[in-house]
Amino acid sequence: MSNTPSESGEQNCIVDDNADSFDASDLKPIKKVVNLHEIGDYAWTPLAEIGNPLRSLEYNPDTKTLRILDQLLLPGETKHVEVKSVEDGYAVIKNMQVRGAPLIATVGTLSLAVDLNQEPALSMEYDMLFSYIEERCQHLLSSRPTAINLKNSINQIDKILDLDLRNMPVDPARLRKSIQDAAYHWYISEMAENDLLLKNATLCIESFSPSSNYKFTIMTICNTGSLATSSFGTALGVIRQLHVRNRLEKAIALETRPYNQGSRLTAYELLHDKIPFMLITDSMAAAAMRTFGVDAVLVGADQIALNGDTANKIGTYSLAVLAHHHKIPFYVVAPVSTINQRILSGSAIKIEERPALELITFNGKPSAPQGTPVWNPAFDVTPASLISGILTDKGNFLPENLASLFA
Ligand SMILES: CSC[C@@H](O)[C@@H](O)C(=O)COP(=O)(O)O
Repeated sequence: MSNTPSESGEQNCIVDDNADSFDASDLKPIKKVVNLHEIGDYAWTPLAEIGNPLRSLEYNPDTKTLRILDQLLLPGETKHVEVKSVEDGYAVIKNMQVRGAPLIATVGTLSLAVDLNQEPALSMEYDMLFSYIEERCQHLLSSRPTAINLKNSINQIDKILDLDLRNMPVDPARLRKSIQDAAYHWYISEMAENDLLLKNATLCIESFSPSSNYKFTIMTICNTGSLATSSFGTALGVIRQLHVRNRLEKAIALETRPYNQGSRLTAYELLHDKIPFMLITDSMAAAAMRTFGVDAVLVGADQIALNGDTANKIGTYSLAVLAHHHKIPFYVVAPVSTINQRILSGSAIKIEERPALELITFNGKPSAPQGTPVWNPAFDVTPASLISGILTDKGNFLPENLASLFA
């Protein structure tokens, strides 16, 4: 795989004077992206035409009923939980029965659609309903603050609230329907966006191939697949695509301590789809890079700042440092809905801290003495300087060019 720096793209970087920037003075990072128009002829079959992903949720737009697959019980048990209100939506997100930034947004937004189909919302007058929706949205936003997709989906709801306020006569039934339609639209749009994302990202990675039948070894962290989205996934979606295109040697999945999304969920998905892979602990990443000839590291994202700094599962930053040391390209694969247009750098990203119990217990049993002081951030921020490219549904970007998407 070629590691040569790219010439592509004009710099359109927003400078943040307050940025808590990574000292890149001695870094010569691999920076390289290729876009579809640079690739020429290619064959592409959407995954939706080939197979069914694991279903992280089921939503019926007629009855406004929502069920989620309880990810806390995987891989041992497959059980669905009904989400009947925003309160239920908040709970399944907060306690991580659903997780992954795109899925959090979809479940949160759909829980509002469900909520509006029953009391007390059904019999509210317009003003009261309006305030109720605003309050419910704020509540949802407090569930998992780093996953920006939820904020971006709630922004869509806010736009509808603004628009509806200008309509006369005020009509609570119309307002409810507009919000429910928007939530459903958010949900179904993800599949189309996901295909564009996977096409951009997979063909970009494939274009670095030294030969037309080269097979890639890809390292990844956390779970970024069907269980983190309502589609085929982001980084794991690319791995899935490479596999169906016969271009994957194997995936190397990190266990992802302390919540083990890699061992519980990614291993489950990869086995389900019969994709060749190997599970390692997070502490084995450097040794695995040295041993197995990793071609690229692909990760998802929970929030990307305009300068390309990226928050993702804790451990991602370490992986980027290791990738840099081993001269392995490091890509973020994420839909545009994971970008926070309002922040210039990663220093502005709010990092969620999880309860200590998640770190000092394993499978419900103590793994450290009770009372052990811990620090348990759910995410870290990888500086843009360590990122080779950000691959999205709207094209592939060098981190420093990401802001051009919104220019
Ligand atoms: C497509 S998922 C992208 C990210 O949300 C994923 O990498 C991740 O960090 C998930 O963290 P989680 O704490 O399991 O919600």
